[in-house]
Amino acid sequence: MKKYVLLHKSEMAMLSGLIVLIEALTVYGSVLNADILNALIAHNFAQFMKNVALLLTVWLLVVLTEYIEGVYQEVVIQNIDISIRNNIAKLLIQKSYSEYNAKPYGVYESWINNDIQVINEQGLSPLFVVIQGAVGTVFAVLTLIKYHWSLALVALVLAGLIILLPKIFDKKLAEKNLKLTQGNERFVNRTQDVLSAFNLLYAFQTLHLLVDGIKESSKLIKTAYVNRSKFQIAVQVTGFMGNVVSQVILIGLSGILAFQRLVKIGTINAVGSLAGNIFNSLGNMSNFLGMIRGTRPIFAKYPLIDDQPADTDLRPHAKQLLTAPAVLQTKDLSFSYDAKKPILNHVNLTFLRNKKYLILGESGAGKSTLLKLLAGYIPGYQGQILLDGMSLTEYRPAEISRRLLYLDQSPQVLQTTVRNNLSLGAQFSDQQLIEALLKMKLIQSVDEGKDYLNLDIGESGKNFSGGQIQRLALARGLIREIPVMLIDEGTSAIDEQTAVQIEMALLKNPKLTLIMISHTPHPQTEKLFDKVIHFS
Ligand SMILES: Nc1ncnc2c1ncn2[C@@H]1O[C@H](COP(=O)(O)OP(=O)(O)OP(=O)(O)O)[C@@H](O)[C@H]1O
Repeated sequence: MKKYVLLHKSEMAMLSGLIVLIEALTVYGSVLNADILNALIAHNFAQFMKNVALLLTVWLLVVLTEYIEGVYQEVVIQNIDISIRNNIAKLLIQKSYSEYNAKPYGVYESWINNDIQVINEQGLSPLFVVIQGAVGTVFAVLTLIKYHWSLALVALVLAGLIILLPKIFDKKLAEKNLKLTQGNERFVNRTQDVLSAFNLLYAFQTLHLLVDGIKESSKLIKTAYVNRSKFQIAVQVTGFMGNVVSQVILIGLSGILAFQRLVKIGTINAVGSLAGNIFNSLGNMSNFLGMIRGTRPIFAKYPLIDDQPADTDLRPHAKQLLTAPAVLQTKDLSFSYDAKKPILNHVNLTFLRNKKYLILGESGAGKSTLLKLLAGYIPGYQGQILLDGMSLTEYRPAEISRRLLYLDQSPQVLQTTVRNNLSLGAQFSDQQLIEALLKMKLIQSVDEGKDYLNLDIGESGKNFSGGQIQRLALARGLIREIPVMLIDEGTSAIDEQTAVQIEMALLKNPKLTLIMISHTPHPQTEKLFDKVIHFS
């Protein structure tokens, strides 16, 4: 947390300034309390009224500053949250395809939602209370010195004890917080799973499984919350005990000093409220410090990273290789997800530049796995994969993506316009985009293009049909003129006539190396492939 707080040091300084003002005013209020009582004892009416008016003004100022500080605190918390989420996102984009997909999305969602909520409640908000408590204590102790040094000394010793005692619960609290964040990851994942299966459960009228899923995951998260609370409340109770005992000791001491005429009677009043100031906040402080320390395992999940320079330059040796006759080659390629079940066994294949390949084979034979391996998505294979004559392992992901494009069996879309879905942040003219839409038969004429580009495809592409989404994915590849396309069932959801037209367009492109998987090859296009590979 320290690093994130330092990133926002000027905002923190401003906030601390407001806190110092509040605490200075509060302590001044305690001094005025004593002065009011002393004026009363001295029968000085004018002084009494003056102090009452002053006390009222001080409290009004405290209320006003508290309001400003409260609102500004939320601004700072939200800004820190933005930095944490930004960092998590940067960490995620540094992951490889297989690393990212090794965890369900629910885990990442939990990081940016639940973890941030825990950080806010258990880390950042308590931090501000601790700052307030520390500043208040310093002011109060300095004021106590003014009355009698022994009051300040005893207050300091008791303060130390109150802060240190609850540390015995630290380890357990951090452990329980870690369990809670992991529990949250599972919770989001499980609830997301059943919520997204509504249509399936509706079709089979087994919607009670949705209720069961939510209930079951809620019970799991309940245990994690209760277990954490056991230790958090233990810390709170210890702090509270220290707080009340210390207040009584300090008031008792000021009474003894008053008996010995070392301080005025009104001082007891001031010491009472100063002791409240110190120990109320310290009692909370030990609790809050425990909470803050408990968030360490959450921050440890995503260390603060620097911005990575964009990976744009092709290495010189990689540039020269574009002329190799075999664009892709596997040599003795073997792979299994699970050691017990080999998927590919010593596969030797050569894909020549600008040729067209059709891969057929029964379901589960490993066709998609082969394409993912060729695209560099899956590591951990035996044998060799050569791209433009050089081992795939030598390339950076950005270099591979300039040479080949893998189009997934179920293409993904963003909840935005057709234009944004095609360009994905890159610069393309409307003319280029419209041409690609025409080639993929998404529009019939250039005139339709502009409106079509502005269409919103909806959440998960729900405003579009499966076939339209497949054609969008193909158009997205086409505009980039990537020389090699690995297409996994790219036309399976498109009507036969349109699918044949699209495949024809791809097959007739002389500058494209095409490797396409199909379950339902069309007789009209099958014969135009240079080679049909039967996978088993
Ligand atoms: N990420 C994964 N983790 C573990 N096993 C996997 C994974 N992906 C695929 N498999 C398994 O690997 C085998 C081959 O899957 P793959 O998707 O490559 O087959 P396919 O030939 O493309 O099948 P289909 O034609 O049905 O798409 C299957 O048995 C599948 O269960």
